[in-house]
Formats: sequence, structure tokens, C-alpha cells
Amino acid sequence: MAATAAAACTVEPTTVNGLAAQRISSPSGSSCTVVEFGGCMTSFVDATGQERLYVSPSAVFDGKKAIRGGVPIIFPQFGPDGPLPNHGFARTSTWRFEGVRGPAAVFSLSDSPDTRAIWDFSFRLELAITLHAAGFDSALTVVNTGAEGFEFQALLHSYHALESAEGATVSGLAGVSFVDKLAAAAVVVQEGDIVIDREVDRIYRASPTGAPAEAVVVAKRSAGGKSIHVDVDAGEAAPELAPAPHEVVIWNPWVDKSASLGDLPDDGYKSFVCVEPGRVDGLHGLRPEASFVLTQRVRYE
Ligand SMILES: O=P(O)(O)OC[C@H]1O[C@H](O)[C@H](O)[C@@H](O)[C@@H]1O
Repeated sequence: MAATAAAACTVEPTTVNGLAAQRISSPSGSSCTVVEFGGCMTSFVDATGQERLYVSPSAVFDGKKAIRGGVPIIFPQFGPDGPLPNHGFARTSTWRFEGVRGPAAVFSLSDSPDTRAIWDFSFRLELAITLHAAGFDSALTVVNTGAEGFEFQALLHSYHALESAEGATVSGLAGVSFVDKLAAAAVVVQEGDIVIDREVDRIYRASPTGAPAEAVVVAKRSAGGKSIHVDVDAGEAAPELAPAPHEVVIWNPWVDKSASLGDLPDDGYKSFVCVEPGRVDGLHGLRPEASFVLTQRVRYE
């Protein structure tokens, strides 16, 4: 059944390699596809007809393994350091399409016997996606629907397609300190642009003043000579909810890591950079009934 809202997006059910999905079209001419498994946007095609997200040609669509590419949602654990599977369970859970709300298509994930078995808290996630001609906004709201507080991490693990990642630069983070996951978590201050000429796996930190929340991260070498502009704190957050400072993870697996990942071609690293707004530097506490909103505004221009 197709769901439509006046002057908003149009949504039609579809499938991606056998997995249930929703295809969202905007009046501005852009469109995207969101696979319900993982709440994962696997395609964003801008109004010029250019695909802007990267999905690995070896990605697995078996409804068990996380999809390698697009924008999988990471919650409530980032990485392997914790009691849960690597990157938590949101990217391997089946989300529900809620419908169109204002200009946004909304998906949700709530606790279930499966999530309770490994993380015994009551929660609701809402993912609101708003399309624009040259990009999209994602807003992930985390709500504590239980009677006790919990701690979590969350991340919008966005794989942006590049014509060539080799030598691509990421600007906007100069002066921001980062945790280098490849150097025993050493904390370093970024000087100048990040150059993708080796494996990069870094958490750029939110400072007490909010940086890099105010930073626009620009990655060069998107198709057609475009840049990727990611404002890590400027999506369509619910107005009553104050956005919190976010971190941003920059990741490119480069040669050896690509070769070690079974669902990525050996040269897969050449085709994307991940710019991942998140709350991942430590744990974020959420008291009962409280909410947290993680947003990104992505433009390819
Ligand atoms: O292979 P995955 O579990 O999907 O993780 C892919 C990558 O995600 C993030 O970018 C982390 O910072 C990396 O350390 C990790 O390698």
C-alpha cells in the first residue's frame, strides 16, 4: 500500500535483494530507498539522477548480517567494546515504516523479546528522513520508554560514494581533537585537512562548546566534481528537543582492512568514505522518558 502526504514525499514499498524496503520520492526530484532490516538507507539518488551512497557489491542481504554500505543505524553500542555484538543490534533488527510525518518519512524500532534478551531496557528509536534535491536530512531520536535509565551510543554510519577515495580530503575538522582508533586510542589534534591516503579510523570529539557539532565536514571527490557537505548537527530535529553535541567518525578501511572484510571487494576502499555523526565517545545516559536526537544534514553540491 502506498502512503502519500500532500507536498511531502511519496513512499512505496519495494524490495532490495529480497529484503523489504520503502522507496521514498520527493517533489524536488530526489529519491532514496530504506531497507527495513537495519533501518538502512541503501540508495540516495539526487535530483540530477546521481547515486550518492556506496553499497558494497559484495554486501550480504540475508536479513542476518548488517548491510555493508548505505546508512546503517548503530545503537546502542559502537564497535566491539561492550557486552553486545559489534555495533549493537539496530543495524541487524527489522525496523517498521511508520508513515509520512510533515516532510519526513519515519521509521521506528522498539524493544522486543529479542532485544530484551541481550539488552534489558525499554526504548524507542525513530528515524526521520527528509529528502532535498541535493541531499537529505536524517534525525535519529532515542527515547527511554522504560522505568530505569540506560546508557547507549548511537551513530549514523554513512557510506558516501566517491569517484576515488585515494587522496580525497575531508575538511572542517582542523583544530578538533580526535581519538585515533588505529593508534591505541591516542588523542591527537587535527592539523589541516584529513587526507585519505592510508587507513583512517578516528572519532572526532565533541568539545564542551559543541565542536565539531558546528563543523561542516566536507569530503571532496564525489561524482560529477561535487563535494559532500555533512553538517553533523543540523537535521530536522523535533523542535522541543535540544540537540546534544555530537562526535563524527571518519573511516576508510584502505588496502589491508578492505581485503580482510568478506563483504567488501579488495579495492572497495577506493569507492567511499564514511562520515559518521554519532554519540560514541563514552556512553550517553538517558533517564526515563528522556530523549536524545542525533541529526545530520547531508548535501552533495
Ligand atoms: O565492519 P563493521 O562492523 O561494519 O565496522 C566498520 C567500521 O565502523 C566504524 O567506522 C568503526 O570506527 C570502524 O572501526 C569499523 O571498522
